[in-house]
Amino acid sequence: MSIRGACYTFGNKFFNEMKGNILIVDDNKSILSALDILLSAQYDYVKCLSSPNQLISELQKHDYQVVLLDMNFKTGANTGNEGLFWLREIKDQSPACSVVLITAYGDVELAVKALKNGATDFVLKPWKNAKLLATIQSAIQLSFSRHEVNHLKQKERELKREMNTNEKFMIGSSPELMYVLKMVQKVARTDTNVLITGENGTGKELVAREIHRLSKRNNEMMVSVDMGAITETLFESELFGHVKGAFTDAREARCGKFEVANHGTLFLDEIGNLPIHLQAKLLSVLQSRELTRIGSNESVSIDIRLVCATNKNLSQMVADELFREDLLYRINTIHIEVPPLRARGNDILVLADFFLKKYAYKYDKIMPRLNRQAQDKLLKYQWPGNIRELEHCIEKAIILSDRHVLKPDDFYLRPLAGDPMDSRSLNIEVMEQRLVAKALDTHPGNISAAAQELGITRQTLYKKIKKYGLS
Ligand SMILES: Nc1ncnc2c1ncn2[C@@H]1O[C@H](COP(=O)(O)OP(=O)(O)OP(=O)(O)O)[C@@H](O)[C@H]1O
Repeated sequence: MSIRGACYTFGNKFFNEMKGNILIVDDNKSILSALDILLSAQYDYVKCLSSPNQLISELQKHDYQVVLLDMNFKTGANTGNEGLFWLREIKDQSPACSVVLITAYGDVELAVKALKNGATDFVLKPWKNAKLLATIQSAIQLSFSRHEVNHLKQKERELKREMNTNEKFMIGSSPELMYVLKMVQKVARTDTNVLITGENGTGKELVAREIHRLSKRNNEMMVSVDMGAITETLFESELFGHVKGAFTDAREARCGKFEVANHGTLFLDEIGNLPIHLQAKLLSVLQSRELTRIGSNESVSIDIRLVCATNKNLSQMVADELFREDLLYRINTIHIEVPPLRARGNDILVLADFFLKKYAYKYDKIMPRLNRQAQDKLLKYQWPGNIRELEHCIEKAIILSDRHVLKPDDFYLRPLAGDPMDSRSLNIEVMEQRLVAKALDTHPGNISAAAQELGITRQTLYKKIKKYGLS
């Protein structure tokens, strides 16, 4: 008889095709041959052993879904201790294998003891064939399910390891970035909630990933949810999950992002885009650390580290009654501001170099270098789309240019509306007013950073704000 399952992998097609392999261990030869005839017709592979001595070596040779095990082997023995001993050995060797005991009438107490020790079921001698086949069928299904669960758990572990090792690292060495990374190192080991702010494309998500990577939760997942992309109707089911039949389309039960992130990190991106009436629902879960799936009345405890990000000024949104103050306090125990690329000085060239290497490799080209004028062009540009824009700009240059030295005309940088440097006015006061307004826009609510960028003191900046009626 051929054994189809000797090298199968459980999980999908082949496992679905399998009927199962059965090992029968009994010292009674007539029982063995009766079972062999009955079961060989139904299953892929049936092996009979008249003594348990080769049991473990047999399990090492083949995958069995079920072992049918007699409880007593020595003549006159009826304690079942031998059966219990071999049951433990089987569970040690093949934890997913189901053990069905063959017991004599009146051994019910022994059978119960065996069930407590990991047996799946028992059949009483003499058995009825239909009942025996039904018992074996359920035991096979249970064994397949255990294999499936083990396979999925292994896969999950691999995926988590893969995700955490394939992290992108933050490139740059400017004091501005170093300050951010120092903050990250300090907060990562704690479980405190972190709010990351900064313009689009500055690397907020990368900062969140770094916090997760350095945290003690790094064996688990960081789950990202784009709060700007989640529709209002799906908000609760996406975040908190639902039970089967909770609403028309809920054909299966589904766990929400909070549960998927359990014991790991939940990253709520674009938190400033969450409509105010949904903020209360989020706050309630964050406060109680418990959630209830839609359609269920059981609450589930959650243990997550929360990191949020936004490019909006949440304090201003609170003042405008667009964001709940209590939610803001809940999420911003630590606030990390990621500086825009234009404020990171030479990091522009370090990042440009990194992306030149990356895309030259990707498009199979020799890595070009930048001439002095091209470097100046990149350094002077304002980068409103920050690192994401720089990356796209370099990728485009690599694709379109065949030069070994890239010049300014290899980089198309969009003229910025309202850029003071593009102004046709040569009036110094008009220019100054625009520069001050731009610095205040770039660093909302941060007078020190705005003053530093303008190269003036805070006091001088306050005077200019007053003079030009800016706020
Ligand atoms: N310091 C860095 N080093 C290397 N790559 C970076 C760095 N910062 C950002 N990037 C890259 O720039 C892109 C944008 O980064 P990210 O998505 O983290 O920004 P973000 O601030 O979250 O953007 P958004 O506000 O649009 O969600 C990503 O491809 C990221 O890998």
